[in-house]
Amino acid sequence: MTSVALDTPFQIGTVRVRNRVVLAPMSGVTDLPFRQLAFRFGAGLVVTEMVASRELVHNAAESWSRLKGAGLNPHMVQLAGRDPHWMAEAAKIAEANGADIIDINMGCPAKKVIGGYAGSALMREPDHALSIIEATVKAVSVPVTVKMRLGWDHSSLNAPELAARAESVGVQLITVHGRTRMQFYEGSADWDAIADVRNAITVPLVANGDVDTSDDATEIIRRSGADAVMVGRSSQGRPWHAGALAGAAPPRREDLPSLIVEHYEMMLAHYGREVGLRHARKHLGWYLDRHAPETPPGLKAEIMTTKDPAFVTRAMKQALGSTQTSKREAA
Ligand SMILES: Cc1cc2nc3c(=O)[nH]c(=O)nc-3n(C[C@H](O)[C@H](O)[C@H](O)COP(=O)(O)O)c2cc1C
Repeated sequence: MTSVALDTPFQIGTVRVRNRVVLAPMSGVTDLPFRQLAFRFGAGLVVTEMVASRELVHNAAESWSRLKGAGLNPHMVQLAGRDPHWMAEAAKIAEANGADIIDINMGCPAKKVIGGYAGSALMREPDHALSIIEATVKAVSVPVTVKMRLGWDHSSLNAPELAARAESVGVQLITVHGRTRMQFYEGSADWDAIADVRNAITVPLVANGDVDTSDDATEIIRRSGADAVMVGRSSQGRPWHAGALAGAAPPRREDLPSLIVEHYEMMLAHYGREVGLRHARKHLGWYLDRHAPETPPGLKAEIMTTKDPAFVTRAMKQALGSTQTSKREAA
């Protein structure tokens, strides 16, 4: 299989994507501030956290907050749900509010999502999944894409068949996470199995699962024959990582303290102070784990739990400035 260069553009229908590294949708992580930073540092494409379709139509504040995409071009919104009507209505709302691409979640293994028979549960009901996809495609004029796993379990690896059927009703890109639903996040992603989807479709394919380094990114593309790579967990604590994999310069080590404080302030502004403090905790923890692992546990706990933004700003700058890892590359 021939491989593509990650720093070259590609098309999703009429939408141009500037390179081939995509930041994965991650609920609780890829909110607007995180996506804005990832895009600023060179990610080709960023995707919202999944937006519950029915809740969006019924005006749930959290769904509307997840829909935001200021400054992102293209702006890709992921919808979840099991009812074709609500999915179509939600897709119309997303398009009217600036979405350039609508992605359908058929990969999430979480019980909360599959309990409502959405996410990866839809892979067990391909006919129903198709009716959701068709309704969504018909509802909007922007490209519709689908993100799925290899199948429900190893006895039902139906991603190639579902992807081909999705393409036949107008889907313009497929993303595959190389695990089954029953694997959750266990074991390792099967990059070779994604190639079976490559052989079943002609629209662009994005390969996903366990990509950390540049070598991983090159290898998943080579083994799967995909057009682009999607990275999720390896971006935690470094929103610039997708861009770096695509060849953009990561921030310099000496710029990290002010960048991280900027991210913190963006979160407080996006959510409001009280909710923002709560959302910021995990990011602060990831930053410290990755870039200042020598931080004393007591100070880390204090940074993550204090309600005083001024203290966080001071303490983060101090922890990142004085760490032993200062010789390490930020990326
Ligand atoms: C915290 C977390 C939240 C996630 N939320 C979503 C989501 O909202 N929609 C979705 O399609 N996948 C979601 N995923 C799955 C990721 O998009 C991705 O498929 C998975 O993490 C594998 O890629 P990785 O190994 O690069 O992390 C989530 C994963 C994590 C770890």
